[in-house]
Amino acid sequence: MARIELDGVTVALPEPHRAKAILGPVTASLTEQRIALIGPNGSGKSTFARLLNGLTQPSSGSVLIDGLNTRKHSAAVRRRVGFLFSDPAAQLVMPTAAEDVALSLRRRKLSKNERRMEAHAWLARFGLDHLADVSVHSLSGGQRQLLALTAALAAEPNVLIADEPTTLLDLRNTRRIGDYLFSLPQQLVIVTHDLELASRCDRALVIDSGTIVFDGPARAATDYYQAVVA
Ligand SMILES: Nc1ncnc2c1ncn2[C@@H]1O[C@H](COP(=O)(O)OP(=O)(O)OP(=O)(O)O)[C@@H](O)[C@H]1O
Repeated sequence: MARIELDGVTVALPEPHRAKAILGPVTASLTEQRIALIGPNGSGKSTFARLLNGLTQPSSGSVLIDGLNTRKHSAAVRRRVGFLFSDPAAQLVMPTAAEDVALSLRRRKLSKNERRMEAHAWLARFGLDHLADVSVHSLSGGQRQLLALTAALAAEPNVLIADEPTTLLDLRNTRRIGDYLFSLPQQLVIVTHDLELASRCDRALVIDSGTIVFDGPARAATDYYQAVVA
């Protein structure tokens, strides 16, 4: 597993409200395989998640992934830490499904044909191979979410950060994505309002008003959230 370390991290609002912190100060060491971030709307969960691959930079303090500072080693951190957005539109930038997955394979030394075959193999794992040449815009919300996950995993990150990955999915795909995420060998940090999903993790952090108000075994954390915070 990777070692994710946040030390005295704060995230301030942009100017002109800089004095107000959205998050922190947060100090935590995340080494378990599956960690959930739960808490009310606007509490800072996405901000926390985005810190972990350098999408958001701390205003003070530091975030280290296996000793690599997200500010100083941003490229190396992004290779290690994949990010799955709640809104797949933020992630899917190529015209077709196959091209989007192929984009994730760009760091591998593959011929054009090999890349295409590999992209199709990834799509097939998620039952999306029949949509390989379909425009991303004509996919359903759920199909786009599945495609975004496929593309994120095709880059073979050591850690996957998933920000509300099941919001657009129906019951069957929620179970499917959940089962798939929990079968991954990678470390997983998942932001979710789905307490069933959260309770399957090894550890959960309850975030409220920008601070960690509970940190412990997932079931205890979901109980705390329901009894004290919600
Ligand atoms: N660029 C920004 N400018 C102003 N406020 C911001 C900015 N980014 C985040 N915030 C505020 O910071 C707070 C935390 O936002 P964040 O998205 O991290 O919460 P969240 O816990 O993920 O919420 P949700 O569950 O609703 O997705 C919110 O009040 C949000 O409005």
